[in-house]
Amino acid sequence: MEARNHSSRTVGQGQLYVSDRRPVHLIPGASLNPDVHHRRPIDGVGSLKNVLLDEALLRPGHSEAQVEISLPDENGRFQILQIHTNKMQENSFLAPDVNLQELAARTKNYNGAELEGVVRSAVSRALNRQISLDDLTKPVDEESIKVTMKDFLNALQEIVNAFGASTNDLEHCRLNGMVDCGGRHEQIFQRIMLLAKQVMVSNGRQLVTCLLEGPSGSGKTAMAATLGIDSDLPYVQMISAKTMIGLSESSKCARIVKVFEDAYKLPPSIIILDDIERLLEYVAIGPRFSNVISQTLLVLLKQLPPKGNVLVIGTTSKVAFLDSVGICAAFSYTYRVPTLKTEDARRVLHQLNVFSENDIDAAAEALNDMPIKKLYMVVEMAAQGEQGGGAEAIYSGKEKIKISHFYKCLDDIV
Ligand SMILES: Nc1ncnc2c1ncn2[C@@H]1O[C@H](COP(=O)(O)OP(=O)(O)OP(=O)(O)O)[C@@H](O)[C@H]1O
Repeated sequence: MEARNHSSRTVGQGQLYVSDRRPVHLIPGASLNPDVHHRRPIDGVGSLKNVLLDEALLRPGHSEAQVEISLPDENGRFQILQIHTNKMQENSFLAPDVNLQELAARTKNYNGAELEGVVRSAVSRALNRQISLDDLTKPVDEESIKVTMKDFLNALQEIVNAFGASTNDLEHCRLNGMVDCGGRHEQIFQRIMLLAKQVMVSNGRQLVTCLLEGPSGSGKTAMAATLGIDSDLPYVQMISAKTMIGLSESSKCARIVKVFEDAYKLPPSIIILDDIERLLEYVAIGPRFSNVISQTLLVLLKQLPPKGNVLVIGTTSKVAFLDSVGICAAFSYTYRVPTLKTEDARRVLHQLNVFSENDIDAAAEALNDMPIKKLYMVVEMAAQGEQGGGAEAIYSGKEKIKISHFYKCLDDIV
């Protein structure tokens, strides 16, 4: 984006002034530099599109200053949403169920323009409800126009953020929500949360890397996604093999490098490298893997960001392989996400509330040493009942899973 010499606009609530001589480029990135030659105010937020500038525009001598604007944090998003809904609130167009704080939490990685888009989309949904397609001349009853929380949530599906993973993508990694899996899982979560805080407050350039390893289905991706959602770091990006199916090695490398470069521009940030062995195209026969992607990751995991702080969270269920190609050593911290022990399984079953009190201990005993994914699979299978179709009664609490049927399902799965 380019603010030409005679433009006069504002950046957020502050003012940015540019020289008469050369243009200033605005990029979604780090904070405003007050040392820019001051004269005329420019409106950054309105004109801020998610466009990364052509290198040619950034060459020395072309522009006098390059100003990078970071994505708003949760508080900033709340304020932006407030600004865009103020008038609606005053005129009672907002339904009482609209919770801007919740919306701010769900719009991680959204910039100001995208948040405005969400509000506009929600408003148009509310207006559409008032228009009768049978009689377009019918006057709209203004009193009954109400923008509801549902309108906002639907708008979030329509207006997706161009930078980083959306909260919806991250929520997709934990479709069952997050239940308490016991002290060992909690301890790992808290440790990485501390790393995220360290990245958030540190002033220097820091690359903090941690690897979550453990058996398949033990909840590594869900934990990494929850860290992305719950931490205060405004920019979260996820690199997973499922978004790169069919791409060549070089295209995959280019994508991975691009994510890191974007993260360097928007610090402090989190990059989740999900299922690293899948990213490396590992197969046990041979064994084979992509050395090009492996080398790319090694370089990125060891290189300090040019500025700001980045937290990289990797997940893998093939730690021995990653160790043999030197990727484990590139991570500063490694945590093992374990399977559930009997007491952890008991805790999870209590929360699911699908067994009678008398059967919980026996069911938990049978689930010892099982990854959470398998626990959910067996419980879901057993909840269907012997004849099928019983899940609704079980999950609504009207009935409980029969332990004998549960054992049969367990035999099928293990
Ligand atoms: N704490 C939790 N509460 C509820 N569900 C969970 C929890 N942790 C994980 N799950 C669920 O278990 C399933 C498997 O989790 P996840 O994909 O995170 O495992 P993983 O260790 O990354 O597996 P893989 O190594 O195969 O990728 C997912 O459906 C996820 O929603």
